Parts: sequence; structure tokens; C-alpha cells
Amino acid sequence: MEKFFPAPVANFADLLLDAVCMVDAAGRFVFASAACERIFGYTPEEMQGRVMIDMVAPEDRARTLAAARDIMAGEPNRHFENRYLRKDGTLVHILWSARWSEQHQLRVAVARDITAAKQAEATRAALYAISEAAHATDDLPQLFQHIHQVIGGLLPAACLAVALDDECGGQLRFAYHADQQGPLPQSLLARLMGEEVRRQARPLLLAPATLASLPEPLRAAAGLAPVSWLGVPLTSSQGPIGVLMLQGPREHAYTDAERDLLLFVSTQVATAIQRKRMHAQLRFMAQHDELTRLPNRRLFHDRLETAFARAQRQQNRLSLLFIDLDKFKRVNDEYGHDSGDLLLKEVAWRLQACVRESDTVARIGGDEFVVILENVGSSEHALVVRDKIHQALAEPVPLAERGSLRIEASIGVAHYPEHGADTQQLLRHADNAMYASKTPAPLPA
Ligand SMILES: Nc1nc2c(ncn2[C@@H]2O[C@H](COP(=O)(O)OP(=O)(O)OP(=O)(O)O)[C@@H](O)[C@H]2O)c(=O)[nH]1
Repeated sequence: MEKFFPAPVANFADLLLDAVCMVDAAGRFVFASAACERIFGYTPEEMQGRVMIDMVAPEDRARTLAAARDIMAGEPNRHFENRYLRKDGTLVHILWSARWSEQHQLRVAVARDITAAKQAEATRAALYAISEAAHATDDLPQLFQHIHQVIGGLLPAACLAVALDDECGGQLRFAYHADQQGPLPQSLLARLMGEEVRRQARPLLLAPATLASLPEPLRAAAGLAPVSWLGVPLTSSQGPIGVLMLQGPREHAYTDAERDLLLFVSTQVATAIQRKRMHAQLRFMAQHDELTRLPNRRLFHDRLETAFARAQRQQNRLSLLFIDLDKFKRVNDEYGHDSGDLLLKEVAWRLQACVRESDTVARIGGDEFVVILENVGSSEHALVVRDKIHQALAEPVPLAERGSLRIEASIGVAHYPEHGADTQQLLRHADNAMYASKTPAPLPA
């Protein structure tokens, strides 16, 4: 050491928290202070003679060499960051301050380990990105893709899975399970791992070292796929909502620090999921009828405009059925409002059973329903559906304690293009046709 430092400095150079390094013109370490062992994992003796660039993370090598060239050209650099591979294979983030010593023909540099600060910064950025994603994405699947990207930047993750409690809280359902290439098929291991994390309500590390403490079915499933999994419970402000799991790349064994980091981030993930679900629920409520859960008048108009534009563009036919229950008021009056409600729900269900899934059944008023039939081959097809609805509604509706009741409906039909060049005309035609079918024809004089 005295070769590089005068005696008094040499006395305390090894006490410095930052490491002092010297690299010759060929790029080999010729000196490393004691702090190097803590930062790089190599003893000063092990570092001497090593080629500096071999220790740099591959992604950072090109810009490290460029910075070294500038320094050797006489431009000191007091703030250069890169990552080194420690002896144990982990990455360490370094902040360098370096200059070239013409006299000694050496790059003299001081290295500071900024890994903890970098990790804290990355975690903060990840938390922010997850919370932003709750606003920026349209639905849960998109949110999960976003979360996958963010967590993948923070932790090694060959695949990520999110399993959520179903509405009754009894079962875990996989809402997302994918690797970088896309969705993955259901895996028994992921399911068992998810159930175990939920049962234990704490983070779980599945790796060769922890297998012995896990239940037999999970052990058996893991035996077939010797990979490392990390699972944490997802807990929102309203309690547990599911499980978040990561599968490590081959040969990666998750550490306790990585487990703690995932657990920390999971709180934000749970909040984002909860927010997205609430948003979806509010949206559903704004667009659907509470009693029958059918699209309401507002969503019906949206759907009609879209279907109409599509029919025009693709030169397809479209039919509209206006359905009004006959004398429904009497059901309420004679059987009570609850029976009226039950009947409306039954009607909604029967109407849906009469049409294709791609068609729309909406409730647009008390006892008024409407059906949009898309891609109808001919107007006859719509009339067949109308007759099917008459038949379906003619079946008696059983009431819990008061026998059963029958209902009839008046149905008006309008076809595009015959009955309207726009949605208003079409609606008016269907409405008029419905009233015409309701009003008994005047008796001949
Ligand atoms: N049970 C129940 N009744 C409702 C609901 N919404 C509206 N109603 C009732 O539905 C009835 C509709 O009455 P009208 O439009 O006169 O219909 P109607 O008795 O079928 O008469 P016509 O159509 O002329 O045969 C009213 O008594 C409303 O109070 C609901 O959500 N539940």
C-alpha cells in the first residue's frame, strides 16, 4: 500500500467506507483497498490482476469502457454509475469518482456502494407505477400485464400469477398467469402454492431448502418442476383478496430480502386491484339495471348506435324488438311488489335464453324490454325470435307460496334498413308496432 500512499494515508485508507481502486492502462486492477471486499465480495488480493471490465455487468460494459477512455484522455469523472457482478453473482450498484494519473499511468477511482439507495428508488418507482396503472389501464387483465412488467423490473420473475378469491370467498381463481411470451395454461403447482399461501396467510418460499416444511401435495407437485416460487398474500383495506406469485428463472433461488420486497409491493398491488374492481363495479352499476342486471337504457342506446353503425358499414340487417308486458301493474297489485320483481327477473332470464349471446337484451323501463338482433339473415328470422319470446313468456312463472302466474307481452318489431335510416326512426317504428299490437283493432261497424 505504501507504494501508492504515503505512510500516514496508508494508515487509514483501509478504514474508508468507500473503496479505493487503481487500474492500469491495460484495464487491470493493481490496487484495491480493504472496503473492496465488502462491496465486490473479493479480497483486495483477489482483485489485484483482475480485468476490470470482466467484473462489470454485461449491459453496462460498453458505456463503462467509453467513460474509462474519457478519463484516460484527461477528463475526470466525479459521478459515474454502473453495476458490478459480485463474487456471489449478485449485482452491486456503484457510484464512481475517478481520474487519470499521468505520473503513475493509472486510473485512480473511489467506489461507493449505492445498491440500497438504488433499490429504494426502484421500489418507490414501482409503487408509483402500480398505483398509476390502476388509473391508466382499462380493465383487470390490462392492469395485471402492467403489474407483471413493473414487478419484473424489480425482481427476477420468469412468470407471474395472480389468483383472486371468488365472490363467495370460497375458492381462488386465477385471474392472471403468464410469462414474458404470454398466458400460461393452468398449473397444478401454482394452484397448490396459491392455496397454501392463502391458508397460511403469510409469504411462502418454495425452493429445495423449504420443501420439507410444505404439505405433501405441494411437495409432490414441486418435485416434478424443480423451480423456485415466491408467493405473498394480497391484502386490501377490506382484508385478504387473493395471492400474488412469482416463479424464478431457472437456478434462481429467491432470498428473504426478495420475499420482503414482494410483500411490500403487494400492498400496492392489492390496492390497485381493489380500486380497479370498484371502478368496474361502479361502471357496471351505471350501465345496468339493478334488478335484472340487464343493460339499462343508457347502455342500450350505446349498443344500438354501435350495432347500427356496424350494420351500415357491413351492409348487414338488424332488427329491434320492443317488448312491453301486458297488465303488469295487476301483478304488483294482486301478488305484491316482490312477486312483480321476481317476474321481471324471470322475464329477463327467458328473453336472454331466446337470443344469441352477441345480441343485446336491455330493460329500458319498468316493464319494458328491448332486444337488438344483429346479423339477421332476413326479417323472417326476427319474427321467429319474436314468436319464440311469446312462447317462452307464456310458460307460467312459479311463485314461492302463491302458486304461479302467467304473463303476456306485446312485441313490436322494426328492421333495418326497411324501417329507418337512423336509430331514432327505427326505435319509433318498433315502439309504434308494439302499441299497435297492444291496442285491440277496432271492430268493424
Ligand atoms: N315490481 C316491480 N314493478 C315495477 C318496477 N318498475 C315499474 N314497475 C311497475 O310496472 C307497472 C307498469 O305499469 P304500466 O306501464 O301501466 O303497465 P301495464 O300494467 O303492463 O299496462 P299495459 O302495458 O297497458 O298492459 C307499474 O305499476 C310500475 O309501478 C319494478 O322494478 N318492480
